[in-house]
Amino acid sequence: MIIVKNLSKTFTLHNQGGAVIPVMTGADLHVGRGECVALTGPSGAGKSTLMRLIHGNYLAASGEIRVAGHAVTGASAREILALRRTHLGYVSQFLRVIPRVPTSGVVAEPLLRLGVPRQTAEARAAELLSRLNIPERLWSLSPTTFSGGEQQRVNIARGFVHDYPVLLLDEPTASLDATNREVVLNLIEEAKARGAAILGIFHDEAARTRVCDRLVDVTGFTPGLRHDA
Ligand SMILES: Nc1ncnc2c1ncn2[C@@H]1O[C@H](COP(=O)(O)OP(=O)(O)OP(=O)(O)O)[C@@H](O)[C@H]1O
Repeated sequence: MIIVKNLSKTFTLHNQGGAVIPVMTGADLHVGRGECVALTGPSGAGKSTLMRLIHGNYLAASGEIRVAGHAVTGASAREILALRRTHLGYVSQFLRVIPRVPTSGVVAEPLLRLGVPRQTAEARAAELLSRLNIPERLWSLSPTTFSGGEQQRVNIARGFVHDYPVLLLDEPTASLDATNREVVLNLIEEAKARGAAILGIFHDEAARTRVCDRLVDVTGFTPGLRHDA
């Protein structure tokens, strides 16, 4: 479901004389249906960069990325957006929303964009918001003023509202209490059981051990840190 082959990434620092910084080389990765893989490695090794490459935010210097049979490398912006609508979910650490859209609308939006009837989309959003213990009195408010943990739970509800075949999770349990952490781990296990391929960054080691089938250390793809470099 996620295939990464011989991927390289460089950053060009335009404000520093156009210096070209290689940050990833020869990255290979495969995540199959129903599998959860964790990216590991020290800070700065390239975990977020690899996630952003797969999400189509960053352009690769060379190599190939395929998600659910669709090419990400070489895809147009329109193709990337279509892939994100239907196949590729992403739960980032921070919620980014349009001001004044109520929480229920923020969570239901991925389904509405797919043409799911409003009533069905809102019912599914309500189910997730309840599971994630967001009090009903907050559903009609914009999440912009919510606490960090509340915003993260809204983000998780939004990321799980559609049954994406592929999910990218960036520290999904980072600012959660034990009860909500358990809900998120259950959501991940349910997504795996329906066949989703999941790639994540989990600094929460116990969470990682429980839901992840394999670890991939990105140090193996970091120029200068590779064993063969
Ligand atoms: N937009 C950018 N421009 C230039 N360099 C960048 C950019 N984004 C990341 N880098 C560099 O790429 C390398 C990998 O960064 P990345 O954020 O992927 O690491 P990480 O493993 O996710 O770290 P952490 O665990 O601290 O989040 C770092 O050396 C970083 O400085």
